[in-house]
Amino acid sequence: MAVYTDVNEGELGAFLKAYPVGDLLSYKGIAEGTENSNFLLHTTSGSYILTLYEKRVDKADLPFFLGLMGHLARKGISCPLPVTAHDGDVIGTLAGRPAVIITFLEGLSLRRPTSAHIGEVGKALAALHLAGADFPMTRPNALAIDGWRKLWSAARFRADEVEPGLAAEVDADFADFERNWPKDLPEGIIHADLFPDNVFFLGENLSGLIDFYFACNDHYAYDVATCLNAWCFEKDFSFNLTKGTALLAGYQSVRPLSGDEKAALPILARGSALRFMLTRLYDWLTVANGGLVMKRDPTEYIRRMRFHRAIKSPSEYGLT
Ligand SMILES: Nc1ncnc2c1ncn2[C@@H]1O[C@H](COP(=O)(O)OP(=O)(O)O)[C@@H](O)[C@H]1O
Ligand SMILES: N[C@@H](CCOP(=O)(O)O)C(=O)O
Repeated sequence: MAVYTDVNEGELGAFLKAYPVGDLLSYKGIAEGTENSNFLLHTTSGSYILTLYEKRVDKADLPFFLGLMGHLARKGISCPLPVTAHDGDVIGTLAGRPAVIITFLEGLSLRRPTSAHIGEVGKALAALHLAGADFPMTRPNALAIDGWRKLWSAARFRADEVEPGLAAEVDADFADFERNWPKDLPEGIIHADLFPDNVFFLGENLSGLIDFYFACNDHYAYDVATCLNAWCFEKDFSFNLTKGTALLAGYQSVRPLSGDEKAALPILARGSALRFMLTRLYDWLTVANGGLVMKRDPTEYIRRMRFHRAIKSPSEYGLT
């Protein structure tokens, strides 16, 4: 459930007067999502999404996230455009929270994407990387190795409750990553959370990308590795080579990967699997049920970490 802060009609109607969106006709909370409270608004000028930022988004990062969406939208990426208020501000305050209105994107996120859909995701990810290259702001990845270490320090002592032997397994991974994590790969703006719930389709066509609240500067190939994890594994945790091939071919049709990026895919995919395992594990162990964050199963990402550890060659992901 992703409406953590409620908003009443009177305060919303008054808030909207500051924006060029017309008058409120109706609104409702959106159940999907993890971090923030989202509402679908219908006004006399169309549909919008209202987001109230909850505790886990740092207000200081909002100009980066919102500026990036605007930049990408202006460069032809189908993503929400933040609406500027009459006074020139994008970020307002509603119900005691930082609040923003963004344009509504048509489309549905897919539960069972096909290889054809995943090929489109690869193309869109590469287009995002190219379009972000001249975005003037930067944001370091808060969930790179140092961030993982913080999460692990908080969760390690209870990790074996979730999976016996997990503490030793992850300790060994950290030792490996600290020695071997790639340093000199091409980097720029990455989405960093391009999971199926953040990509919309209309039929076979990709209609939009949402949720830029983990976007940051990091290796482009790390974003590709995250998509391999998020899109190319089946429910039984087997890797679907056809889907991997489609994702990588789609990506490379827009931005070819260098030899170094290809060679780094196994360690990047293992690191990305650890990153999502750790945020899930941290929430699993520390957030009360019914609390402010929707919990997701960390063991799904332990399976992926093990898969990547056994990879002998990046061709096993479907690189052609
Ligand atoms: N611009 C948009 N257009 C249409 N629906 C959106 C848009 N932004 C968000 N949504 C809806 O709100 C849900 C939650 O948004 P998301 O940004 O993923 O939230 P969170 O950051 O809390 O995870 C999405 O799954 C989608 O249903
Ligand atoms: N994609 C992450 C969780 C972040 O959720 P989102 O709703 O913000 O995309 C995961 O699967 O762990």
